[in-house]
Amino acid sequence: MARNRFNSGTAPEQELNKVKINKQSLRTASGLLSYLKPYRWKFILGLIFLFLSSLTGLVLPALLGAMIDAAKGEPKNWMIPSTINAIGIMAFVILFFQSFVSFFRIRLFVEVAEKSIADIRRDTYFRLITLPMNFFANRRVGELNSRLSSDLSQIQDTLTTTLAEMIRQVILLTGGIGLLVFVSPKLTLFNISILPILIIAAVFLGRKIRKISKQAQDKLAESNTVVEETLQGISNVKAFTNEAYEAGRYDKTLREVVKIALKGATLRGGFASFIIFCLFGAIVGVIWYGSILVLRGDLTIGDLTMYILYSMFVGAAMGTFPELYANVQKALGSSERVIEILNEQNEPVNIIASENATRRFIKGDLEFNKVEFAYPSRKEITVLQGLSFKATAGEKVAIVGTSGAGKSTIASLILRFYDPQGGQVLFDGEPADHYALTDIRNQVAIVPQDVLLFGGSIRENIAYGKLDATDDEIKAAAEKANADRFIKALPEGYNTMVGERGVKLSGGQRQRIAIARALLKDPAILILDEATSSLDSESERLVQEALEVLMKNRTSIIIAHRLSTIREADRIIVLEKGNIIESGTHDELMKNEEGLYRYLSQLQFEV
Ligand SMILES: Nc1ncnc2c1ncn2[C@@H]1O[C@H](COP(=O)(O)OP(=O)(O)OP(=O)(O)O)[C@@H](O)[C@H]1O
Repeated sequence: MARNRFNSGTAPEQELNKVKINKQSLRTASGLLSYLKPYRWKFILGLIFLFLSSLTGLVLPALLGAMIDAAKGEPKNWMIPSTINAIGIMAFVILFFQSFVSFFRIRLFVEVAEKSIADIRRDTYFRLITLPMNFFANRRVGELNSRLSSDLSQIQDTLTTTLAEMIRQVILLTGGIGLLVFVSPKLTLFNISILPILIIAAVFLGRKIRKISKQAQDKLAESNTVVEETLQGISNVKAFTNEAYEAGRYDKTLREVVKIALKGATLRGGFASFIIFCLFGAIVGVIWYGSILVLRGDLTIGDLTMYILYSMFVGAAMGTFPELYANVQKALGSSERVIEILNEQNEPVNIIASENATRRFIKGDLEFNKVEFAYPSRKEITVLQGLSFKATAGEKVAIVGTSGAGKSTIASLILRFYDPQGGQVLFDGEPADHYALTDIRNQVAIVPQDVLLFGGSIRENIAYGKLDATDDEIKAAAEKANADRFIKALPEGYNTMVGERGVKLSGGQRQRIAIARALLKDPAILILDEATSSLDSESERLVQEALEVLMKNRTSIIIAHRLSTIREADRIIVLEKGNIIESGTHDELMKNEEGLYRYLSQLQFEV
């Protein structure tokens, strides 16, 4: 492992922030200890085994020393047998015992860590997906994903290995030093005198090496960004015949990576040879001085052997501490980030599906009453400024307006992704907060602009609207959504896999699947966020037909981009900068010659 560290200048190790080990960070991390509780007996048993295996490790050098002295006919003390064979048998018994307890120690620690980490993962994931939308506004998906993967893996590593290793090394170190003093105080003093030089060199050079490693990693990340950008925009690169330019850009960063890595290698090389010199120097020194002590009759050969073995234990324990310490720091940092999610206030959605069933039914009246709203992440911009409108059950209300007017924001408020700062959203005349959040979301469906299909079969994707739907229900919904025909024509029909790794469906096909999904959900209120990119006329006809079926007998709020599709709406609301500037039927609005609706209609008509 040490070799790996010395030579791997630019190993793209996962960057996890470390934090200082102090009372505060330990207290934060201890929040996760409650996850160990269900497995505490196994954990304690593991600790006992760990303790036993470390202690038995310390006995072996004493036995080996005694064996050498026994060969010279110098028995040790009453605890150790005096014949070589008896000592040998005792050593094997102890070795066997150590292997036995080590096996159970590893097995128990891994079991406890795996199970408790799975519990933490489960809780963190559920907490994450039930956090309010605002939480996601300020964070990147990659960052959240890494909390579930790298951060939790780091904690897992600490629980399975680092913690055990730390306890083991502390026992070996303290026990080893105690025994060194016991065997020969003079040699121990001699040994300790070289420690300060080693520590100063290690701290000084170690810091410098870490700084350079960090620089090398950053540079490497920079060069990876070039690759990522180039591949993502590959069509642009090709269209501009800029392949040579991009290759040059990559080459430049690579050269810098190598330059920094070589600088690091010089330091590492120097550091490694210095440490090797000190290490072997110490061994030579100890044997040299030890031999003098043996010659003087101050030490037996067995004791010298014992001493050398114990000093190896102590040296190895010291060597592992920096890495163990860094691992604990990383684990504390990871715990902080995980606990941050676990402590966030989530939405009142239950992890048991049946608890989320609808309790209060909504008929379908929807009203916005002087709604004022600004996104919590951008408080300075009031998106809706005292907006009021009504849709009685079964009505079709279309919302039109320029880009950024606040149309999608209205949809988000209906779904209670956010709560308004002023005014009220009412369902059947009752304020939204009188209903359980799940009651509202269970009875409102949205067909979004860009339909996202999950990795799974078409059947599963449609059933997302009603998880317990039967095959017949799914098929009936697909038929009504004009989707049955194209699904059947696919090689595996309803079992065809879609999503990122599956078959690619066209925009119109995906929309019809979303419509089938919404049909299955059978909501009281429907939000249609019309696709901005226009479909070809046949696909548009199929989608439009399906939408007509879907809208029947329910309140529909249509966020319209193509005005041709909303002529039949009961009311059209024209929105500008969060205010309603016009409202009425298509015919009424067309009469207003100065109106925005008429202007927009004419624009689209002319295109
Ligand atoms: N999550 C968000 N956080 C902060 N501001 C937002 C957020 N979503 C939208 N906005 C801002 O709110 C305003 C209204 O946006 P909204 O998406 O509701 O407009 P829209 O009418 O639906 O536009 P478009 O037709 O382009 O989709 C815009 O100024 C937008 O920048």
